[in-house]
Amino acid sequence: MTKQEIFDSIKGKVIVSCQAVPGEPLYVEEKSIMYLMARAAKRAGTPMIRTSSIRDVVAIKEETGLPVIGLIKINYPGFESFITPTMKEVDELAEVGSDIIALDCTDMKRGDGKSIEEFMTEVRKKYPDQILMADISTYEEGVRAWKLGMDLVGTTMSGYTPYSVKLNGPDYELVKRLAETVDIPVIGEGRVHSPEDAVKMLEAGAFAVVVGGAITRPMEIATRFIKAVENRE
Ligand SMILES: CC(=O)N[C@H](C=O)[C@@H](O)[C@H](O)[C@H](O)COP(=O)(O)O
Repeated sequence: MTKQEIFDSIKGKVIVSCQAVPGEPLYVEEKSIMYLMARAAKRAGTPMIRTSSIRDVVAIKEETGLPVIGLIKINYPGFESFITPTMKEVDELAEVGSDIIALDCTDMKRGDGKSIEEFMTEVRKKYPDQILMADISTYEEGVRAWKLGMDLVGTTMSGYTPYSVKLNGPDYELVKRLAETVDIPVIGEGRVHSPEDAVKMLEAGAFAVVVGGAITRPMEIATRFIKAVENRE
């Protein structure tokens, strides 16, 4: 699919994030099962899946035939960035045909001595035609990613960098400010817990919304119920 076709297909829609990394209840060592989550999301009508790891990008594309936002979560010593932090992960994701590659474009520490500007520039140069999504945590990071040629910007990291605002719900304000400034799609992502939140993200100016845990992390969903009942008057 071309960039325009992908953008047309996701505009005003919910992209479902299907992720399970080691340590999470739905992570199965022998064989990923996240393609089943993606199957459910497809049947529900999502136009696109966001997922982590090579095996899940491959399995989910094969299962659903939908375009995929691929990322690799990895913790390197000396790095605070953990979403597609180096060219190695970008290469691997490109190799398996990730329709969009998501990468950390925050100011968090990088252990390779490169600034995030240098990294973004290198990736853009090596992959001029690859659709790139910048995962950011602040307005300034989003504007910079846009200026450095990223194709989409997502509020994924708001609340997950040491210096960004910590909210219980989505960062509508960040979506709004970015949407008023940049001329690339702003993806509203992070802590979208309900259908109402998803609608509010779009009303704030998001081009599309990514919903993860509220759909595909049963432990997170169960915990919310259990805590609500425990905390009743
Ligand atoms: C911060 C971080 O590592 N975010 C990850 C990025 O891909 C995922 O773990 C999230 O599930 C995704 O961003 C969707 O957000 P939520 O699950 O809150 O709907």
